[in-house]
Amino acid sequence: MHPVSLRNVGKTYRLDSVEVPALSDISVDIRQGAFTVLSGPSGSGKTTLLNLIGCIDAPDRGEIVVAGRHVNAMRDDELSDFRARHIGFIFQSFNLLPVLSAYENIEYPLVLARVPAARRRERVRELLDAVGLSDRARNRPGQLSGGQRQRVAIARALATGPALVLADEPTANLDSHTGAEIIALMRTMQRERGVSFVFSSHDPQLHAQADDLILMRDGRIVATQGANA
Ligand SMILES: Nc1ncnc2c1ncn2[C@@H]1O[C@H](COP(=O)(O)OP(=O)(O)OP(=O)(O)O)[C@@H](O)[C@H]1O
Repeated sequence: MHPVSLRNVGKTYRLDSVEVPALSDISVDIRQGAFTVLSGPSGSGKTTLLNLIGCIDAPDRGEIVVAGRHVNAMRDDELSDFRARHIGFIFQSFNLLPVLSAYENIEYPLVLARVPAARRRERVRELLDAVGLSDRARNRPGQLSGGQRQRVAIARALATGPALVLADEPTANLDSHTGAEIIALMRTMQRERGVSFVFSSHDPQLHAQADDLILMRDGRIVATQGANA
């Protein structure tokens, strides 16, 4: 089973009376356990596509299946529950809660998922260790470097053990050396945990690492490389 399948998906934003077509007739399958990169010029629809796959936004047309579930048919409360259990998110601006420590940021999705305290402690320690930040557990995001913040974001995205992690330009705010370290870390997590990653990115370093590359232009998929080809 593919972790994500889209069939004839379309999305148009409406601003007052102006219609902005963002995605047209998108049909694609994301491979299980792969590193899939969405590439394309600014405005080509990458973020919109990630938001639809992540059930943050709904399509106007077409069908989206994530982890075997038809997400179009789900109610809002079902969707947020589904999202919390099955999908991890990593954003370019990290989106960590500034008043919480690294430890607490990683723990947060586990609290929302009502994981018992002892299990949370074990899980957060394991993840801090996996991303190399055991000695920074008490630091708040403002007391961490950009690369360290992105490591916290990766650990947080993996906290509930999702099958799918979505990342919007995860290396955009990092220098190339730190970006390469973050890509290597995500690669390790993907291999060790069998997680499927879908990224949007302009970063050639990330493109070079992709198992599957999906090239977008004007809201359409214009080419695929890798197993999707
Ligand atoms: N909330 C919104 N309301 C109206 N139009 C939007 C909205 N979000 C995106 N758009 C428009 O939809 C199109 C696709 O935007 P999207 O952000 O998905 O592109 P992108 O490929 O992620 O771009 P970038 O690489 O610059 O982040 C663009 O024309 C954009 O202006």
